[in-house]
Amino acid sequence: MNGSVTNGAAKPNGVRHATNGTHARPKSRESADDTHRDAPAVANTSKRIPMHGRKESNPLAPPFIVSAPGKVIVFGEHAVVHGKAAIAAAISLRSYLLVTTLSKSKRTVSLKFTDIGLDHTWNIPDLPWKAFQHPTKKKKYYDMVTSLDPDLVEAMQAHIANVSPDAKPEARKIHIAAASSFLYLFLSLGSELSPPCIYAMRSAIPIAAGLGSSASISVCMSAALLIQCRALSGPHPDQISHEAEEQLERINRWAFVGEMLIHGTPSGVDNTVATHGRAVLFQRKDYSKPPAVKILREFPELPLLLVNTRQPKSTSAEVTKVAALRQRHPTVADGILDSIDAITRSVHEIISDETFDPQSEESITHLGELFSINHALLTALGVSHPKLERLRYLVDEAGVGWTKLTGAGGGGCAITLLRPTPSINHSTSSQLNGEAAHEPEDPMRLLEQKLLDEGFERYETTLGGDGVGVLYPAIVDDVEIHQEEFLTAEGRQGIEELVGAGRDGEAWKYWRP
Ligand SMILES: Nc1ncnc2c1ncn2[C@@H]1O[C@H](COP(=O)(O)OP(=O)(O)OP(=O)(O)O)[C@@H](O)[C@H]1O
Ligand SMILES: C[C@@](O)(CCO)CC(=O)[O-]
Repeated sequence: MNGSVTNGAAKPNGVRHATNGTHARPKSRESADDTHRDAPAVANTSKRIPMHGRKESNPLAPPFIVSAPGKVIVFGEHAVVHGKAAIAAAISLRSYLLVTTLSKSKRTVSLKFTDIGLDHTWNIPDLPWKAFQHPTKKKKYYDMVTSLDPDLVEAMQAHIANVSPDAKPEARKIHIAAASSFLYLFLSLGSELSPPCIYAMRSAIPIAAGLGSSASISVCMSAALLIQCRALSGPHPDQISHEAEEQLERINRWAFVGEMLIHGTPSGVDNTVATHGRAVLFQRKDYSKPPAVKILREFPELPLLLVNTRQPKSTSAEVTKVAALRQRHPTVADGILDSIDAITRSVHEIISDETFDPQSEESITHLGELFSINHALLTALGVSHPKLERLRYLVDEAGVGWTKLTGAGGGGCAITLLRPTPSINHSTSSQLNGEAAHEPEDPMRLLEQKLLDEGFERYETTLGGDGVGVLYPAIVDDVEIHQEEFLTAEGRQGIEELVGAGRDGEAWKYWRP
């Protein structure tokens, strides 16, 4: 197959990770816990040291990691914000949150979100606990919170105001979004007696590219804080289905709250797929009620190409744009949203049919046409971008498949459903250079080169893998994962190798209803 996205449900170990053990690791073994500051420095070595006989962290609260996937919206973005259906699938690019408990003498909570350059510490006793714990405001861990409490958001502001005061405005916006999301969840789920901790975040998901980075980090934060307040059971392999389902729903509800802090009025589809994994058919008609969610466990192995225009965008800005269009032209905009809904429903019907064959030219062409129509409708809503149009043009010209933007648009990523057999487009490549007698070149290879030349970035990923996962304690191959190593691991491969990503059934555990 020439595509770069395959279905993780069919290939559970589809996440790629380095197999050779030669990747050099940082040498620092300094513990985050100041009780260990006096421990003898470990000699200069690039090898990881087994845990046997060494006490590196508090055995009652060992460091642990939670992880959650990003997503692609296959059909229905934007329409889903307005009560229509969407189909989204988990991708194998994931975020990881390492939680390290400090000694009790410290009364601080720190965020080290190095991908975005955020490093901030609050004093736990100084935080606005009174506002969040007030009997009229206090939420239980099992509550369904469907909107932010403006009084609580206001009570946080003094503590958000001192986040990265010297950062450039664009970077500061990103820091404040992530810090607000964490702080609201911390204040809602924690208490003045919460343990002092460092929350270190790393993610392989590009930020603001339409791949659900904010939902993925919100799921990680929600799961970690719920674990810490002992509101979750499992995950364990023999957990009964409805119990596993309940834990996932708990995580999902608070992740939605985190998402609201980052981009205003999310539909909830991103955090739902980041929590549950696989693929979902999602619809939220009434924001005061839970959405209708159908987990699509048998999501077909679609041959997809995932490309980032590298044009940054803001989800909230794109969502606001569509809401404004709908206000100005209600009948026209609603017609477009209804058409997108019809596409999503028709796709769900097609892929649920037993006779659907993702290898068949006819089935893929039918689906592909719906990709193109959905993209055109999104363009009509005003959420495309010249770079997305250029990307679509290059793919059309190569004749390898059908393209649509994915996520909020305004830049970010596009997905192409690849033809089983690409059609040779004779208006391109060697013929244009008068070299028609030669063998036609592989159109996929030519396209890849063009994408590279024009600054687009292509991702290798699988579709439909696991949702939120836990590595408790943060030990892989008998070695505790160190905060310093985690924060400095290089790129996606470095992080995945360090945390043992994809080695399911060994250390990582998932709720699998
Ligand atoms: N690795 C990360 N570390 C810390 N914060 C992050 C990270 N990735 C994303 N974020 C937070 O999420 C925000 C990006 O959210 P946004 O909704 O704009 O993009 P997205 O979720 O990637 O795209 P989409 O919602 O279209 O799928 C950032 O501003 C930042 O606050
Ligand atoms: C644009 C949107 O539909 C998808 C963002 O990934 C917004 C949302 O559903 O929250």
